[in-house]
Parts: sequence; C-alpha cells; structure tokens
Amino acid sequence: MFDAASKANRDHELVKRALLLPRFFMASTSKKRKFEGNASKRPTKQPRRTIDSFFSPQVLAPASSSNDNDRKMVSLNAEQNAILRQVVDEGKNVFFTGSAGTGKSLLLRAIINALKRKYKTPDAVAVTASTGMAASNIGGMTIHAWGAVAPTPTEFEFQISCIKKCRPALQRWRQTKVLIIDEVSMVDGPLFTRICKIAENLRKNDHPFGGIQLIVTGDFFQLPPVAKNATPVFAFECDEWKRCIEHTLTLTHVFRQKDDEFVDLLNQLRLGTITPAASATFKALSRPLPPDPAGILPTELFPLRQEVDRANSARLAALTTAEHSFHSRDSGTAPDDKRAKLLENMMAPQKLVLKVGAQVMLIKNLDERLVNGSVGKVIGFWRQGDIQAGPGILTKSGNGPIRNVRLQPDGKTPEPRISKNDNKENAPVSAGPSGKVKAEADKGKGKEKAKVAVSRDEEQYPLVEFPALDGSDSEAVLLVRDEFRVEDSQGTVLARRMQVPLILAWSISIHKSQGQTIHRVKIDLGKVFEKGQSYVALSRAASMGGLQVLRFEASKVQAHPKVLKWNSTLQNHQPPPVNLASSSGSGSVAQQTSKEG
Ligand SMILES: Nc1ncnc2c1ncn2[C@@H]1O[C@H](COP(=O)(O)OP(=O)(O)OP(=O)(O)O)[C@@H](O)[C@H]1O
Repeated sequence: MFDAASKANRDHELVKRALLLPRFFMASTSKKRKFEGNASKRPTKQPRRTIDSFFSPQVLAPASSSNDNDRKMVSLNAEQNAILRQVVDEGKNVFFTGSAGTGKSLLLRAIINALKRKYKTPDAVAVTASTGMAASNIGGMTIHAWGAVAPTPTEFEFQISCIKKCRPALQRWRQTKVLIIDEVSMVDGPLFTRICKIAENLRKNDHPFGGIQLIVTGDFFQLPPVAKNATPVFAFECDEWKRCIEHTLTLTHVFRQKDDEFVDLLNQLRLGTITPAASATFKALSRPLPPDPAGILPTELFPLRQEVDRANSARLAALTTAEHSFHSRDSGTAPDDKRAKLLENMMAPQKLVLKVGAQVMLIKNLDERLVNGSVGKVIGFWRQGDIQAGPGILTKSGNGPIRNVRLQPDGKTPEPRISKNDNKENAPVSAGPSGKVKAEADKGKGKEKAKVAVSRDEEQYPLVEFPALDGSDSEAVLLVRDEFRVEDSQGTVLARRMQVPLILAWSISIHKSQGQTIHRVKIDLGKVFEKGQSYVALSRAASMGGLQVLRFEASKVQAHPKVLKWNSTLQNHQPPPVNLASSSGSGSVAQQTSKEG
C-alpha cells in the first residue's frame, strides 16, 4: 500500500524523469527529420537563412549533415504560405491539419525557421511533439520533457510544485512566447487540459494558454492517443482546446502521391468510407510487386516491434555473407541509468549487425533525395581511404558520408582511389605521414582551394547502394558513423551515440514509418489493431505501383467516429487565400536547387 508521502516521491521522480526525456538532434527529416538540423552540430549553429522574410515561401528540404552546399529548397504552396503568414505575422493560435502527405511537416519547419528569426532569443520558440520519435523529427523535445509534465495525471498543485523545483522547465514555461506541438493526434484531452492550466498558473495569466501563442499540428485520422483498451479522449474534445485554438486550417493538396486516383482511395481510407470499387482496387493490390532491378524487397510494415525484429533477424540470418558488427560509441553527462534510458530511445541501435546483401534504411538526412527513410542495399564494406567519390562530392568536414562513390563495372567494387596528383579535381584523400590524411580539392577552375584534414579511420564502413527513384542513377554511399544526441535545455549533452546511421529495413514498425515516404512497401492489414494504423501504413506509399496490400477488409479500415464527427465541423476552414503578389514566390510548388555558401 502506498502512503501519501511515497506516492508523492514516486510522482516527483516521474516528473524528474520526464524532464530528462530525449531531446534529439538528428539531421531533421525529418519527418524525416527533414528539418534543417545538422546531425553532427548543435542547432544553435543555424544554416544560412533560407526564408528570406516571414512571407517567403521557401524552406530547406532535408539537409545533409555533411554537405550544406547540396541543400535544395522547395516552395511552399499558397495554402501553406497562408498558414505561415497567420502564425508568424499575425501571431494567431492555430491548429493546422490535413491528410497524410499534405506537407504539414514541411510547413512546420518553415514556421519554426521564421519564428526563430522573428524572436531572436533562443527560449522564445518552444518546439515539442507528442512522442520522442516525432520530436526528433523536428529537432525538439517531447511536451512532457519540455514542461516537466508528469507522464501520468497527478494532483495539480503537486504538479505545479514539481515544475517550480525544475528551474529550466519553469523558465521555459515563463519565457516561451510560442509553443509548437507536433503530432497532436497522440496528445490526449486530459493532457492538453493540464498543460493549458499549467501555463495559465505559472504565468499568472488568464488568457488562453497563459498568453503563449499556440501552434498545433497533426492529423487526428492518424495515430490516436494511447488509451490501453479504453476509448481515447482526443485533444479536440476538451474545453481548453476550444478556448485556446482560434483557427483550424486544413491543407488540401497532397504532395506525397502524384496520382489522383490513389489520393482519392487514401482519402476514402482515411474517412473509413470505402466504396465497393475502392475496396476492389485495394484487394487487387495483393499481387506481389515486380522485382526491383536493384534487388530491394518491398519494406514490410508491422504494428509490433517484436514482429519487425523477428522478420529482420530471419532475413539477415539467411544471408551467407560475413557479419560486420558496429557497436555504438556512447558518452554523455547524464548519470549512468538515465543515460542508458536516453540511449535506448534513440533510433540508432547500440549494436548494428550488417552483411553484404542486407536491406537497410537511412536514419539521417543526406539531402533531398537521400533522406531518413531511404532504403538501399549493402554492397560492401570499405575504409574511407579506399573510396573514390564522384565529382563535387568531397565532404567539407572530411568525416561525413562519402556520396556518389564510383563503382567498377561489377557494380559493387569502388574504383581505385586516384592520388591527388592524378586528378586534383576529385582527389578524395591521400595518406599523410602523421596519422592524418589530407585532400586538396580545387574549386572553381583552381582559383579556390579547400584543404580538408581527415583523421585516419581504419574502420570498414558499409557501402550502400540506394536505387534511383526518379529516373536518375542509383547512388552508392559510404556511410560512416554519425552523431545522435540528447541535450538538456542548457545545451549540455546528456547522451551521445556515434553509430552508422542505418537500420535493417526488410521490415519496420508502423510507428517508425510515421512521416516517411516509402517507395516499395508491403502491408499486411490482418495485423493492424488500432484505428488510424491502416491509414498511416498505406499512406506511406508514394504510388500504387509500389504498394502491396494483403488481407484488405474494408470493415477493418475505420476512422474513429469521434474524429469523423469533429472533422465534419471543419469543412469550411481552409486557409484564407494569400496575396501572392506580396510574397517572394508563387503559390505553386516549384522545386528549386540552391547553392548556399
Ligand atoms: N510545398 C511543397 N513543395 C514540394 N514538395 C512538398 C511541399 N510540401 C511538402 N512536400 C513534400 O511532400 C512530402 C510529404 O510532406 P510532409 O511529410 O511534410 O507531409 P505531412 O503532411 O507531414 O505527411 P504525414 O502526415 O504523412 O506525416 C514530402 O516529401 C515533402 O518534401
């Protein structure tokens, strides 16, 4: 039996733990961490500005952790631009939503960039999400960790007293001007109410959310709050939601899928109103996908992690090639037990076992083409010094992944390294006498020379071939260790893991797939157990040509009735038209390539 004191201690401990929940800084793709975050650098070092004013529709696409020069920009469309203006220029409390692939994450990154420029102080804009994985996609923290909010409901006064003892959290509650919450569909109503009340109490301000501007995004047709066999209570159901959210805006243009028929089918799936014709189309997708020329099997999505581990282990064991194990190099200032927990939550595993032939998924963003979610195959293991990179790919820091590795006609052996005297333009590395290697790359017809010093690294790394998806050539990349880390609010590194940024990818969990775009995917719907799960899984596919669906039953694909009812009240809430004359780009989607210095 717990007495009041021991319960109080336990709750206090939970709050303290919540404070230390992960704050990941991964190369954003985010969502892919699609964000501008640079995996190996602190977010305080912002990339060169790409949103020229709050009204500019340009946003950084997934960025390389190693080669900023290759970043590409995409333009926000008119709907996205209108929302950006409302939240940044007009300071409105907004919930913006839209079906899968409508660019919510991309817009959110643009908003974060713009707000950080508007409020120059680092504490003004708080970036949070409902789960650690979602937070990692936007370079933020979980809402629990940010606000030192107890993971389970606790007595309000006690919760307040705990936060008051956590100075960094208290400071955040008091100094934040804008709070962003991503993947809000997984925040339940009671939690939303609690954080609203905490804000008002700690800021001694009766205005909605204590006067903090609230920007919330997500899609309630996707994953619901964890409810353990009970009916979930969605955030939109609580009174505080109605009081705090001034505008609900819906993005309607789907970017992920280009085929209108597929977009329409997914929309039926989202709403759980599947016509017989749609059902027949999904059933017809049970055929196996045609073999991929690069030998990549469709990634299977499973609801449970154990199924994922089992499937990947069996495939790996079937390969007769030699095993290469990569044990992470871990460090950090948190006490051992806490550090272990933080490390456990990271996407990068402590031990990664690979073989030639293994199907792998990138868990960092390299650029717009190779992102967190890209699937490829291991074709060999090589030292950095063995590798001849393609033109212009020499990494600036010298220790990032080596892109565009040139292969011999056998398609798996890198071309022999050319010494710098043979070909100055592409010279990758040449061994120096002192345990250092140096490379000199002539840039701009020899006018500008970049000197790159690289620590000698004898470790053999996986060389991975990523197939072409857009008619371009496949690309071989040598993936070296990259950094995954968790920091506290002061920037102290609590836990740091150096690991090769790959996971096995014959199968992945639906939870991990959230936010990703997968080009060849196989989904067995017989195994899904939660409303929204089928929609999340199927909407990862970029096209019907790359989607195999097993055991499709229209009756199993349901939207939650509460979400449907609420959604029907939103029909007329699309972003107001934006005056494009005053913005620096058109509202249409224009892909641009930009070279940044
Ligand atoms: N304005 C745009 N122009 C071009 N591409 C875009 C634009 N907005 C988004 N995209 C692309 O569309 C794809 C889906 O975008 P994003 O992941 O932001 O959608 P989402 O609404 O967050 O999806 P989900 O709900 O499934 O996570 C990504 O590849 C993204 O780069």
